[in-house]
Amino acid sequence: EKKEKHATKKLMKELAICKTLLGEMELHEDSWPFLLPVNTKQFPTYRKIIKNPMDLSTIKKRVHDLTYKSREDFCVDVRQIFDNCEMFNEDDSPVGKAGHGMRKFFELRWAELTDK
Ligand SMILES: Cc1ncccc1N[C@@H](C)c1ccc2c(c1)OCCO2
Repeated sequence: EKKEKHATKKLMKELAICKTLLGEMELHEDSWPFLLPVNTKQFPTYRKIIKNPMDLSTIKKRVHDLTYKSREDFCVDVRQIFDNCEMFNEDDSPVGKAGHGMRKFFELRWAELTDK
């Protein structure tokens, strides 16, 4: 059991990091394209091009539902948002630029929050 308690405590600490980072990303001025799932009626080709849609509201639900078993699982979904963005949007488009800005912000904070 002792090992189990450690694992749970570690996960709780990691989820706190995820919640902090999620909150900061939601407040970031470049987050507007990523707050909700892309509306596939508005962008009919999206589902054809993007195999794993992801957005901040979906991640928020997964954090709260304890879907993530580590901060790495969280990081995979966050990076999926930005990879999808690069796939679908031109780099010099408003959404493309927002995606690059958000990825930069996330990766810097992620590194800062990683135990040195
Ligand atoms: C991240 C992303 N990738 C591809 C397409 C859309 C989006 N985001 C949506 C919210 C979005 C982004 C920009 C918009 C918009 C909706 O609707 C109106 C015009 O501008």
